[in-house]
Amino acid sequence: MTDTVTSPAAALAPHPAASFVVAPTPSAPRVLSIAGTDPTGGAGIQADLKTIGALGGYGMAVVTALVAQNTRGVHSVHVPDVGFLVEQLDAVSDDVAIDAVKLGMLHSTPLIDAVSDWLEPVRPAIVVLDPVMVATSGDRLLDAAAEQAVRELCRRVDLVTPNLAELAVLVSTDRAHVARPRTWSDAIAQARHLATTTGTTVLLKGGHLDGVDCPDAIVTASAVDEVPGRRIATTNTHGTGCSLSSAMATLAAEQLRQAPDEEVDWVAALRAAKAWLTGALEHGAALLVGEGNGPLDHFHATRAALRAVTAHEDAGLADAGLADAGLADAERGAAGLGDGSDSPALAAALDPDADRRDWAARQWTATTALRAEVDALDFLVGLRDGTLDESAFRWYLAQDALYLGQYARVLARASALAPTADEQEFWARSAASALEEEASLHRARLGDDPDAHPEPSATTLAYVNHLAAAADSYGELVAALLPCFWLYSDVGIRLAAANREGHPFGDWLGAYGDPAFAAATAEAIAIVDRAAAATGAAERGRMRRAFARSMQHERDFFAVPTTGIGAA
Ligand SMILES: Nc1ncnc2c1ncn2[C@@H]1O[C@H](COP(=O)(O)OP(=O)(O)OP(=O)(O)O)[C@@H](O)[C@H]1O
Ligand SMILES: Cc1ncc(CO)c(N)n1
Repeated sequence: MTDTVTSPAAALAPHPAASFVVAPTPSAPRVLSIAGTDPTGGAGIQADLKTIGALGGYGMAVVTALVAQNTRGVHSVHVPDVGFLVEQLDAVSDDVAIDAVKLGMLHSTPLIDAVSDWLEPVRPAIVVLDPVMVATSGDRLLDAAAEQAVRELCRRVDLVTPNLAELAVLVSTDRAHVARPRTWSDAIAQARHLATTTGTTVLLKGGHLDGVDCPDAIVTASAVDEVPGRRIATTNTHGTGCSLSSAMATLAAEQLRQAPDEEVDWVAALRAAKAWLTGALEHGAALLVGEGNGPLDHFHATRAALRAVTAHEDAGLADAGLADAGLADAERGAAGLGDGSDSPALAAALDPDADRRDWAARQWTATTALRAEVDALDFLVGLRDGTLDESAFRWYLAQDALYLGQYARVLARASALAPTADEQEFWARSAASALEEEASLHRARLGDDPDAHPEPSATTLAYVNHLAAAADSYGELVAALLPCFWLYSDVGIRLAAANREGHPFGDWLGAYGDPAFAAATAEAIAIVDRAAAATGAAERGRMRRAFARSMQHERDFFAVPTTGIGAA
């Protein structure tokens, strides 16, 4: 439906006069990928369409080149006549409003020229250029003679996303060859040069650096905003560049869909893209696709949510307590079985013990989407990069102190219910540590400030009430307690990695990554696994719900200091 809005001048006119038409807002950003193909689905257009869909966009695709490739390498490339490329481009733009374009493999100068000529009149609001030159396998995807044409194209796009090798080519000239940057600071200097000479924003990618970190940065002529990331130990990296660039196009178009008059916030888009990409890298290997550098799992979060819904709807699992629990869709999404099969009912029939094994790890996987949300919260981003408002941090600390006091009581209750002396001792030690932590870190930072000792917020109360409500059953209680250990350890890895000399929250970040806390988390996971294996399907259902709900409370707890929602 189209809304017709009559202009004020027309309303005053004596006769029905001209009216103008306001285009309705689409339900999803319409994103076009112009790129080459990968029949194994990990890179190129196939990766772009999956990415756009996974991040909520409507994907479209114009093929520049057909590439016979797989996870091991490129066999051959077939490039249709450039006239046919133009026909494809026109077919889309003649009919469809395009919110964003992602440019990938452009192969050679005539294709680059055709795409540039087409972009000129169409003027999509967002154009992202992934200057694809070489595949992950090392095979060339761009004519050496076309490098100058790509350099010129950089000036006409909104964002360019080179890896380190591509960056060096882009800042080289026909006369002066620049070597691939070897360090992150050299890479930033080259990216700055590229941004300054082209006037375009550069997304600098650290995927090809060595080390445990995997940072990226948004670089303009005047600013460098680094987005830290952790390196995933995986060989499933085929198509990461394609996926990241189409993620950026989709997320930027979504920003404009929601706020058409605002500028695109590339740093926010990169944070969200990286949180998603990290999950996709973590889950790629489990797809078992190919023998070389396998693909990412673009739909890792969707799949976990789907499994949860399938499990919920399956009558055979109704006694797991999910069916009549009245869970909202999102909660069900976070509470999935995630057992590695397409049908949990089938898996249960083939292997009745399947739900007993690796129980905690499967709950962790099922909450992937929720955890990606946590990583991208303003509070955690601000804590990592040091921009968090000091008063929001103090508010958080005061609530955390209140939380820890109550949490310690619930840990003591787990100790009272524990079936073995070892577990009894573990929970008692954890209760004591929670109280020590409340005393030392919090009091040291909050001091005697009377404002620092407020009433518990609605969010804090909701979390501790949820824990207390689980206190009748050991399994349910330990499942509810686990996210506080595990999420803190996991988030803590990235917080500790962001620490640097002079960081405003340095003392706080330094407390993370404590090996003793990591060991306690591992012990809590083992205890929860034993409790799940020892009990029946009905209690495992309640444990699943208790774990997923605690994870949601964790998210809400980190969200309140900056959103203020649930702060009362
Ligand atoms: N092992 C890894 N762990 C985490 N993030 C990674 C890893 N490898 C790459 N990335 C991220 O993936 C994105 C793509 O970066 P990369 O530098 O690998 O691009 P690329 O070389 O163009 O990719 P491609 O492998 O598709 O050619 C960046 O956000 C980078 O930080
Ligand atoms: C079609 C295509 N584009 C980009 C890459 C880079 O990964 C690839 N391997 N294939």
